[in-house]
Amino acid sequence: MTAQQDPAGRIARLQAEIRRHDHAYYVLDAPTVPDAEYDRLFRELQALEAAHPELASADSPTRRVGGAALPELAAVRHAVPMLSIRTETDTTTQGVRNFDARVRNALGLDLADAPVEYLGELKFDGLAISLRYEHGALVRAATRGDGETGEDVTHNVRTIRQIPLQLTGAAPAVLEVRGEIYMRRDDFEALNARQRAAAEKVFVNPRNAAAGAVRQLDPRIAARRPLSFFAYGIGEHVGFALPETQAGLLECLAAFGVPVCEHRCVSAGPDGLIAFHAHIAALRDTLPYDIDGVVYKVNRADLQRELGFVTREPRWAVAHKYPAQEEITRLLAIDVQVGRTGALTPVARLEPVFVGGVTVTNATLHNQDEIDRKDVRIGDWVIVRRAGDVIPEVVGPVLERREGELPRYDLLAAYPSCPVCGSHVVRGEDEAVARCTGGLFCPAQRKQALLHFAGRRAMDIEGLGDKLVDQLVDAAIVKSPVDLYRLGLLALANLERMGEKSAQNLLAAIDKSRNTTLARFIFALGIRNVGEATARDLARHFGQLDALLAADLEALQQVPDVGPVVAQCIVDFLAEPHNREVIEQLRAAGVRWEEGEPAAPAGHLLGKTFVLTGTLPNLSRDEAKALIEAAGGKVSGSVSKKTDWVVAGAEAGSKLDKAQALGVDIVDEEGLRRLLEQGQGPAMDTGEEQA
Ligand SMILES: NC(=O)c1ccc[n+]([C@@H]2O[C@H](COP(=O)([O-])OP(=O)(O)OC[C@H]3O[C@@H](n4cnc5c(N)ncnc54)[C@H](O)[C@@H]3O)[C@@H](O)[C@H]2O)c1
Ligand SMILES: [Zn+2]
Repeated sequence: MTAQQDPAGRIARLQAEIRRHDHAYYVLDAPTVPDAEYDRLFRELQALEAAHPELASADSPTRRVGGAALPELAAVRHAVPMLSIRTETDTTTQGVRNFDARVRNALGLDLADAPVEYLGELKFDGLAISLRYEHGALVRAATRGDGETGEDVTHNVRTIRQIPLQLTGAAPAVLEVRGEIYMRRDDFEALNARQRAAAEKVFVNPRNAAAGAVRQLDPRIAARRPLSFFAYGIGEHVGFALPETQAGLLECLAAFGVPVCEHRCVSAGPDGLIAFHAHIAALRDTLPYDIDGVVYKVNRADLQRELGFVTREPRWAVAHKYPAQEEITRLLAIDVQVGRTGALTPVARLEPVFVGGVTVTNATLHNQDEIDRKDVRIGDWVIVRRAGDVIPEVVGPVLERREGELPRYDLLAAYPSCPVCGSHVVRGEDEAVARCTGGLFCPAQRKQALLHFAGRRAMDIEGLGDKLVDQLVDAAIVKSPVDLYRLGLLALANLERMGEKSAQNLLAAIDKSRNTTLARFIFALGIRNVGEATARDLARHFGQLDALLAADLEALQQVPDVGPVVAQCIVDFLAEPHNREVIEQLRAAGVRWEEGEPAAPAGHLLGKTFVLTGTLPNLSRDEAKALIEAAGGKVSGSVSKKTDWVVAGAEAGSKLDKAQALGVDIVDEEGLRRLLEQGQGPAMDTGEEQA
């Protein structure tokens, strides 16, 4: 049945749903739908109740402020209630005029009277707080709660540096400062980055992160959450000379040393407010914190008193909102973008949705871990957030709207090969990111690969920098490094800012780079995790490129300093036929070096694997490692059955436990020295073949 056929039923369902959302939002600080969706339900209920006054119950959520208090926090009764603010539903400029008309009407003014003076302020998206100062000292901080009774959160609020524990100047006997605790967007991003790194819960938006922090039981947790504060009003006061206007009140609060936002405007009549709304709209993305609108207030305190309030909101103030920064929409598919370094970033393809002032069709999902953590699945209804200049993001699914069973998303299964170049995609064991392995070949990585290839420490092609690479790639003159060696004057002649002289210089530099070393060549390939030093080790160890090309995981790990992760990266790179092709083409194009003899296997500990753990009495980690490698041994980061010895020092941790569990031999520094000395003749105990 529709709302028209059964308004009572619809009202009951809306009330129940809104109560559920109120609980999630106000009590748990974990809303399950975006504010915009909540506001739609709320407005529908308001309209139905207005049309059917006989059905509007006194306990409807439309008549109440906020939510219940947490029982773990002590209750604080507000001597002056903390109210909500009416939201102007007409978001055109007409809304402002309607407000002005209501105010003038209530004050009994007519056209002949002077315009009413208003103050425009920002509507901060945080959590309302009442700070009680007695003789200048902060004695209590309380949340709004249901408006009459809030929660005592003094222990947490004391940890917020922006909130003074002591007011400056001559303070009144009692002054309750009211305002908003919020979290800056950059602080929020940093907090979430820390949470992600620690594999802990990620917050959906700054408001909920701030509210959750303030309503913590443990002040140490609150202290680690970066919170900020703006004052915008007062509650109870004793011995305080009340300023005549709202603007004067803000100045007075600022003089007490309390943070007050600089963005505000005084306007005679509504016109200035309309301009203020537009001005702040243009500024909104650049503000360091979230706002959901602006607030217009009657400026004169005596007129505010005269106007008073209705149920849950003052008659002298109204909120004029901006487009929501969070909206709900459908996740249609997940595409991937391949970045300059080959990283595959999953991107949500969305049913177009208007959010943060623009229509959004794509939003980032970061990586597979993030998708798992949020449990986002294709077909879900999701919350999309676009705030400030940050790229739109999928905050999470609206689980209560999931229809039936949807399969979990698996990026590697969806993209076994790169959507740009078709090379295979791998994801390292401890890595969040999946990558295309077609480094030399992949168009998405082309510019990066070429720049690296031409770099001073690689092929050292003088003059081939950022801008030129951009030009060459954009004009499709150069696709892979091989194309560099096929360049002629003709191709370069069409490039902007490229005279004949510089073209000749470039060609000469490219030609010169043909004569190189194996180490430079290996480094130039841009294999992930193969830096200059590793390239040198590889060149020294294998001596010849073909030996490197033929090496398997095991053989690669014989190279000093090459562990399983680096070895795997090399194997992945060489397993991609596209990369091998480019290497062959480069050789065919005349890139050459002097091939050497493979380094003779050396040292009596050849093929032996060590793991170091704890602090040794005399040797540093690096020293111990160097000694082991000099004797032909290898040092690995983790203990496995293949480990020959674990060298344990003081405060050895889980590696020692694991060694014991696997029955791996354990030695101390002294034992290590004995092992190292075994190869050196006379001092040995089992030295027969040495003789
Ligand atoms: N997503 C959900 O499930 C859910 C549930 C409940 C409520 N909500 C959201 O909460 C809001 C409604 O709650 P509300 O009753 O607190 O109203 P409100 O947040 O829209 O307005 C009142 C509040 O505005 C704040 N404020 C910010 N700047 C101010 C200023 N300059 N002057 C005065 N006050 C200022 C104060 O904290 C005040 O309590 C809506 O935005 C709604 O979408 C969302
Ligand atoms: Zn690719």
